[in-house]
Amino acid sequence: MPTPEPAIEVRNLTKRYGSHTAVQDVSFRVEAGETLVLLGPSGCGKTTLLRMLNRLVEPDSGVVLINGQHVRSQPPELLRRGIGYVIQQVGLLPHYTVAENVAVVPQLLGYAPAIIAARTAELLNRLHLPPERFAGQCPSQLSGGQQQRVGLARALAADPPVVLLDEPFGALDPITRASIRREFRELPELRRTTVVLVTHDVTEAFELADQILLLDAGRVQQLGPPRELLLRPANDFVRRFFAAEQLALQLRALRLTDVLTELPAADEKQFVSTIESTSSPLPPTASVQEALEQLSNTSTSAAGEPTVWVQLSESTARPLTYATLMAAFGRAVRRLATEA
Ligand SMILES: Nc1ncnc2c1ncn2[C@@H]1O[C@H](COP(=O)(O)OP(=O)(O)OP(=O)(O)O)[C@@H](O)[C@H]1O
Repeated sequence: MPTPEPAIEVRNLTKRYGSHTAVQDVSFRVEAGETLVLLGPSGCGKTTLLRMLNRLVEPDSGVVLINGQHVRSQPPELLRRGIGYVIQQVGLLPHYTVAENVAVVPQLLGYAPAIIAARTAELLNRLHLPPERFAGQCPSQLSGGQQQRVGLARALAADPPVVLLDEPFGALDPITRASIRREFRELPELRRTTVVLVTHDVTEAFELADQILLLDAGRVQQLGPPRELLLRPANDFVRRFFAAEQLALQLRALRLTDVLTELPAADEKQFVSTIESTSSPLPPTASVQEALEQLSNTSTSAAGEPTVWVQLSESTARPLTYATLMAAFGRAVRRLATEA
């Protein structure tokens, strides 16, 4: 069967500024509906790479295809109407209301006013900006976090198949940042939208990425799913990049399915019917981090130790304590790091 066409394909992109090479021979593919995160230290070329996708920067060599079409085959303005774009500075039009800002691209594309109004209201509601309060306000009346939400709504308003985000949550405090990130991740639009996102925040990358492209000095250091970079770093740079947050990232990256196989064989009698278990069982797709969070909120059981339950089948669940979970987690990390 032929593989489906990737939503974005980049081949051998290079960009130089004078004698400095900002991006060197970078290639990648992003499948439709996937999120690729461009990650790396300041000045490594993330923004330059992103801006070559919508022709805000023209490469010295290499090609970019979006849905199989060379981006150079379209005038930049037309190309950009079909690609959502969000930057850290938001860039809302100051004299337009929130609703007018969100409607900019749908209007350029000639959507009917009633459709634009409905779509604007839908997106503002979803991003927790009730239109009855916010639609008529100007950007200067909004907080930084609210402006970022309007920026996201604007980028998604015309339902573009591809959205590019450059540090979209960058200017926010950590709590607002985490909550907008959660809202963004849960937007139903994202399931059908292909996203390329620039960040230097490792946690953000792990929360949002299907694939991470880690850059250093304009070159790709590793490209793959987050857990692959974490568990099987391609070189010392990759290893060092994640070293400070290694454990926290592993706890988020590993699922209970990864650790279940590492648990000691158990007497079936220890399993209970899910109906009997005290708290709601975790699905096996839950992360180890989620299990730890539930454990820390669980009161001591009759057996004397906090226990959470992981669902094994429709009718059975297995108990996990801190000790069994962490021992199995340690073994799973070692196994995954050595698996081919
Ligand atoms: N217009 C330009 N003219 C000259 N040099 C540039 C230009 N734009 C970027 N550069 C240089 O190219 C390199 C990559 O810049 P880029 O903005 O892509 O990095 P970045 O990874 O996005 O950095 P940051 O995380 O700090 O935003 C840097 O050394 C930068 O100084």
